[in-house]
Amino acid sequence: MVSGGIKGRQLAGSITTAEALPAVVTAVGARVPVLVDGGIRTGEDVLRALALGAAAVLVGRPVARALRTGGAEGVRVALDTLRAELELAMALGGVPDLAAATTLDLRHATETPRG
Ligand SMILES: Cc1cc2nc3c(=O)[nH]c(=O)nc-3n(C[C@H](O)[C@H](O)[C@H](O)COP(=O)(O)O)c2cc1C
Repeated sequence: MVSGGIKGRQLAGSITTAEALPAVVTAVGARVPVLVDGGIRTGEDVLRALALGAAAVLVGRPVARALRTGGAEGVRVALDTLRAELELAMALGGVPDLAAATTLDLRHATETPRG
């Protein structure tokens, strides 16, 4: 039987990917591109990960949920929404392109749970 606080491979209360990311980026430097996998829910989450030094992000459950509820069209809408949110976050942050994301200091924000 699965108890309340356990979801998949991670315990509730573990640090978030955004919290873990800076130390990982510092440890590997430029030798390894760091991909963030877990907890990306909004375009702002994407920008935050890039600002903290990630090379890219991966998205799991939001895409799976969109597929379940809306099929292929649902996935398209979900990805379009993520892109629109990212573009809005870039505009709000004054970031002209993704390469400039590391100029942002978003360390103190928390990930935004959605769905
Ligand atoms: C239903 C489900 C099954 C998964 N199965 C595996 C698995 O077998 N092995 C694995 O390494 N990760 C597995 N994952 C984790 C995903 O590959 C991915 O790391 C995770 O969903 C990303 O986090 P996010 O869902 O918050 O975007 C699974 C995730 C879900 C939602």
